[in-house]
Amino acid sequence: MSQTTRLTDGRKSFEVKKYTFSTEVIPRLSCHDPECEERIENGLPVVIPDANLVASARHWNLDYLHDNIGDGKFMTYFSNSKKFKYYDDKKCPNIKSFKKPMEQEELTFDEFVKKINKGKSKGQRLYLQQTLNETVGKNIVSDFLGFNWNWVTAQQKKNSFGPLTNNMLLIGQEGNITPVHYDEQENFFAQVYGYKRFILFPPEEFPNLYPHPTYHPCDRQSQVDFDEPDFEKFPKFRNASGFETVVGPGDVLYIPIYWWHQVESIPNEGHTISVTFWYKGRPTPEKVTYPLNAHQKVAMMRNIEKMIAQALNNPDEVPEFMQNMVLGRYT
Ligand SMILES: C[C@@H](CC(=O)O)C(=O)C(=O)O
Ligand SMILES: [Zn+2]
Repeated sequence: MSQTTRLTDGRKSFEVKKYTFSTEVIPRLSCHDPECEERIENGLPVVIPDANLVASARHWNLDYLHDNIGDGKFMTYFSNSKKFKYYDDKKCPNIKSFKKPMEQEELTFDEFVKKINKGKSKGQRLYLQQTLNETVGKNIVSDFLGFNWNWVTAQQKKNSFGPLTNNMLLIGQEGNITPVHYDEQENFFAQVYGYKRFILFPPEEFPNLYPHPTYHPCDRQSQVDFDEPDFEKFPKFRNASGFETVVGPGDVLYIPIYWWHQVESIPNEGHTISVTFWYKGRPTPEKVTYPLNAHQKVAMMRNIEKMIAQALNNPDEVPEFMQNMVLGRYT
């Protein structure tokens, strides 16, 4: 087995795979600690063990969800490896050679549980990722209403986050990995059951993580495979340096907008249940202050790429256009 390192969630310690980059530990601070508030205000990640955000779901496990979640459909991803690299179906036509890294299918919860057991035999992994909606049973509705909305809504207001867009239920098998990517939303990530390793990188690390182009199905996802990094193709990945932690039941991790994250359901620690609280970002400031910060520059790069792709009206022309514009001219 490759080299390992030890990580803790503040209660248990875990042996996890050691990657090529260095990391610092993400601070774990009480929601009553002014420094915790400061970190959220300054767009810095923090683990909050006592927000009780999803305390009303502390009894959730597969059996309870199976008996109470109702007969709605749940988007489920299937992968023949441990990786579940997200892709946007709508962008697949832009890259003719694109091979989907995983399959997806909408299942009832009963079908999901049955397939998990069957999948084990076929070496296939499953990852349920579904926005909680009105199809859930009344007990789940009551648990949902029991979330600590006072705390999380107070955070939304005092940090001028935009509207809540989505509470996604995530149920993963032990060892499942969501490869490193960034989202364009603020996220209070609530861990309900089991243990997840989070590796985070600030937006400043964009040059070291080589995201796919914006018109690619894997927009926002890094091209670098942490297990076998291609340092020829992605030389700056050698400079990558991040933060990491393990979240356990009851923990909330604040993942600031544009921060890269890789998420791993810790091997041999059973399945994981999580709920996300995604919020639109802060409104663009009336008066732009300089120098621009890293995430403003990422937003700029995204807008420029989108504009060029739209103007050329042919994804195949974008690489040469961008290379002609930059290579040998901006050194
Ligand atoms: C889906 C989740 C990753 C995971 O929990 O596997 C994530 O990327 C996020 O909450 O932004
Ligand atoms: Zn994400």
